[in-house]
Amino acid sequence: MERKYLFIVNKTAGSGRAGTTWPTLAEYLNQKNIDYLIYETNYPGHEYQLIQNLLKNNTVEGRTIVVVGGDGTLHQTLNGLHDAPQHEMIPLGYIPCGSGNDFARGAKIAKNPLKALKNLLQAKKVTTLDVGFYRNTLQQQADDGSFTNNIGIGFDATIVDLSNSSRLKKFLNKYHLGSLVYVIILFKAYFVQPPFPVTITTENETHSFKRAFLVTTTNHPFFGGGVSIVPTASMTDGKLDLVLIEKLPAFPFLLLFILMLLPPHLHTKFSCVKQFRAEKLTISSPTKQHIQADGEALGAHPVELSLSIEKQDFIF
Ligand SMILES: Nc1ncnc2c1ncn2[C@@H]1O[C@H](COP(=O)(O)OP(=O)(O)OP(=O)(O)O)[C@@H](O)[C@H]1O
Repeated sequence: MERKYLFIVNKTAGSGRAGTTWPTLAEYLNQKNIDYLIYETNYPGHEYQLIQNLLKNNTVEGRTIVVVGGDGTLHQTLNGLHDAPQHEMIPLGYIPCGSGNDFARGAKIAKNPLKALKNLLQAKKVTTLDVGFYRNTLQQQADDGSFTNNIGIGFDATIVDLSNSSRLKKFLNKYHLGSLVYVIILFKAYFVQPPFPVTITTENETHSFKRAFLVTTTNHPFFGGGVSIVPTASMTDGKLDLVLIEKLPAFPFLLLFILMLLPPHLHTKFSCVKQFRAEKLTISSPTKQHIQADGEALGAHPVELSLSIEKQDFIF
């Protein structure tokens, strides 16, 4: 039986790349007489609401949901799916059109959107992968959700916060130059983010650190648009990988960052970089910290994050 599809398209993803790519994908779908519906997102977080409504009125029934956008679009869609009572492991497809595309790297989905679509249409089986689950219990109203890539407090979350509020980014986005501003934000975040105390607990151990700077838990090797933060992380091992980097002076931090970017990724050998691999983790800090998940801002507050693994079916 021919598969049917429901496309969630964020045309603004990748500084508009998804919008310019969609007509090519639609043309291919029409050529191949594929049965599909398309829903475009109109504002940040719209994917979440869309999915919830489409599930409620049974529009999704019998269709594979395919996300066209970046990691944030996938994140919002996955969370819309998970927060609906009847999600029942509906498989997700993903066509990478964002600026970072870390999930596509981690899951080895073709970078070229048309190639990724062709592979998806030909896929014979679903692939079950780990996704992370977080619960922040320190907030008045406990906040929870899923992440495909990573969840972080400290430096990376400050970068997300600064880039969301950056007027320069919004201006450059109009000219498809949004990613240029990331370099400026990276430098700014280094000076804005102070060191903070944090306690990490796994099934077997508890460790406290006084001067954490970046605390990121990842589901696969990549974060921040291709930075191989934990080269050995896997989306099928049922485990999460936490990396903690302590605050360093600017020059050593820059060197460490360069090591992170370049193979063989020797940053993990330094004593200021701590690693934990576990099925369950908690991260607590009494200080107010920005939190990011898959590049989406989750606000700023004291942290008591419980992390675990769930499974999600994908088609690609
Ligand atoms: N029409 C829209 N206008 C503005 N934002 C939108 C729209 N539709 C979806 N979004 C939001 O865009 C955000 C970023 O999407 P995504 O991460 O997929 O793209 P990206 O290009 O990787 O993003 P970024 O430029 O932030 O790296 C998500 O939070 C999503 O909810």
